[in-house]
Amino acid sequence: MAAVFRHLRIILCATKCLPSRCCSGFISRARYMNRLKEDDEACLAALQNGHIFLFHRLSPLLQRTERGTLKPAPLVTSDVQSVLQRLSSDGSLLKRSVLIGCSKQNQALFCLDVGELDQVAVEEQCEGNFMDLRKSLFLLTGAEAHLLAKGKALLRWHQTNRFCSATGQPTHRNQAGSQRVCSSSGIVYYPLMSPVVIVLVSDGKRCLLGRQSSFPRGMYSALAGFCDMGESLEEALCREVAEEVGLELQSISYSSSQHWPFPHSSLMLGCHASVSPAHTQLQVDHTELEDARWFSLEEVTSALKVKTPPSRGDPPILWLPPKQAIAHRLITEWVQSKVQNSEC
Ligand SMILES: NC(=O)c1ccc[n+]([C@@H]2O[C@H](COP(=O)([O-])OP(=O)(O)OC[C@H]3O[C@@H](n4cnc5c(N)ncnc54)[C@H](O)[C@@H]3O)[C@@H](O)[C@H]2O)c1
Ligand SMILES: [Mg+2]
Repeated sequence: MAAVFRHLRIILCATKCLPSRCCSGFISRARYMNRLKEDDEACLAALQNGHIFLFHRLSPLLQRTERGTLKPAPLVTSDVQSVLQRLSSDGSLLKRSVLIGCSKQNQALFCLDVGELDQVAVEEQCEGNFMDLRKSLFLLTGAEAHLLAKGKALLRWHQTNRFCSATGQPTHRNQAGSQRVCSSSGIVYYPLMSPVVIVLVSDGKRCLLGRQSSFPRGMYSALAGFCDMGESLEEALCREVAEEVGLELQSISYSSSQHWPFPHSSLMLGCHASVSPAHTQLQVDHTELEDARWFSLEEVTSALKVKTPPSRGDPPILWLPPKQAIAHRLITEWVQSKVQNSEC
């Protein structure tokens, strides 16, 4: 592996793309969130005056907007309390809410899974519908999509970590839901994410996109893969590209990262990479990818303009991942860099 890296140029430019923050509010919100994770009483008090995003068996409660998009229905805690009372649920359910954020108005934001209640009854009470996040994510705006993805990931983590893997005894959560502790051994468990690399490979003129057989019709995306234990970001990138398409990377530049809740919880680490124009012959591993191809700037530019996915019977067209996916960002960045270079 060391020999591979001797020739690999790595550019880290992580300071770009920082999320926008409004002056001092960001620091006070970050510190407030941290306090709520450490202080159960403060968190319970924040819950009483907070907003709650409801989920039913990990599907979020959403409302349709007039423009045909979706928005989550964040309810104030007193409204959720009334709904729970009307549906004869005991008050302890509310305390299972999990802290997911803090609004610009300093209100704590929580999520709560009401999967043990009747789904239709809750939907009627709350004037929304519980929808599969994978299908609805792309009709939500960035900030809301991020909160729901985080909520789903944390709720699933609590559902699957109710017992200590060392002792088999029950674990108990803190009020914020940021950790669980084994009642017998005291082992503390924190929510886990799997690091995943995702890379847009270019040969200078074209970019490389691949598809798995499970992808929607026509969709091609950047190459991605889970990091192995002990691997660095750049080692994982080189291995994944070598495994999936049989190419050796020449240079890597970091772009940005994204939390991704599917199928479990991943931290997607997004990079651009180049290969030598003299070595672009693909050897696709068909156990991993159904297909991988080089696409021209023109093909990718027109695909970015396609607004609706191709239906059955339509002529085959290239369909790219939606805006909420980091793959979309990598593809857009590549197109912008090509356009800028051609203007210079
Ligand atoms: N947000 C985006 O833009 C975007 C785009 C592409 C892929 N992704 C995500 O990236 C992830 C990884 O991509 P991939 O499927 O090509 O990975 P991959 O190429 O590593 O292949 C998946 C296989 O890796 C193995 N694996 C190793 N460690 C694993 C772990 N911790 N969890 C699950 N499986 C593990 C499993 O055998 C699995 O079948 C997927 O979950 C996918 O949803 C996100
Ligand atoms: Mg892969």
